[in-house]
Amino acid sequence: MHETEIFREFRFEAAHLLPNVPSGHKCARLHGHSYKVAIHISGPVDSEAGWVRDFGDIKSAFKPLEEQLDHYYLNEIEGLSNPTSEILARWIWDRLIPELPDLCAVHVYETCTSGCIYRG
Ligand SMILES: Nc1nc2c(c(=O)[nH]1)N=C([C@H](O)[C@H](O)COP(=O)(O)OP(=O)(O)OP(=O)(O)O)CN2
Ligand SMILES: [Zn+2]
Repeated sequence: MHETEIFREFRFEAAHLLPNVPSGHKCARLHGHSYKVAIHISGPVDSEAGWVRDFGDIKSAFKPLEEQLDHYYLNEIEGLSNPTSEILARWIWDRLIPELPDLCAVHVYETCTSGCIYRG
C-alpha cells in the first residue's frame, strides 16, 4: 500500500521576543504573530476507512498545545524561552509524537512568508 501524506492546519496568536539576536535586531523587541501550524501525518490509506487517519485525531492531539500557546507570551512557556520557529516546531513535535506516531512533519509559519519545517 502506497504511503500517503495528510495534514491539518491550526492558527493561533501569540507574543514573543528573541533574546539571543544581535544587539539592535528588531526581533529583540516584544511583538506578536498570527502563527499557522500544519501537522503532517504519513501512512497507508486504510482500505475500509478510505483515509490515513481521521483529521479529528490530529485536532484532538493538537488541542492541548493550542490551549498552551494561543494568546500567550511564548517566552514564558517551559521549553520556549527562545521561541524561534525552529524551536517551536521541535517543541510541538516532541509533544505530539506520543499521540501521533505517524507524524512526519511539523510546519510552523511565523509569518505568511517565513517559517520552519521539522521532520523529527
Ligand atoms: N531562522 C529564523 N529567523 C528568524 C526567526 C526565526 O524564528 N527563525 N524569527 C524572526 C522574527 O520572529 C520575525 O518576527 C519574523 O521574521 P521576518 O521574516 O523577518 O518577518 P517580517 O514580517 O518582519 O519580515 P519583513 O519582510 O522584514 O517585514 C526573525 N528571523
Ligand atoms: Zn517574531
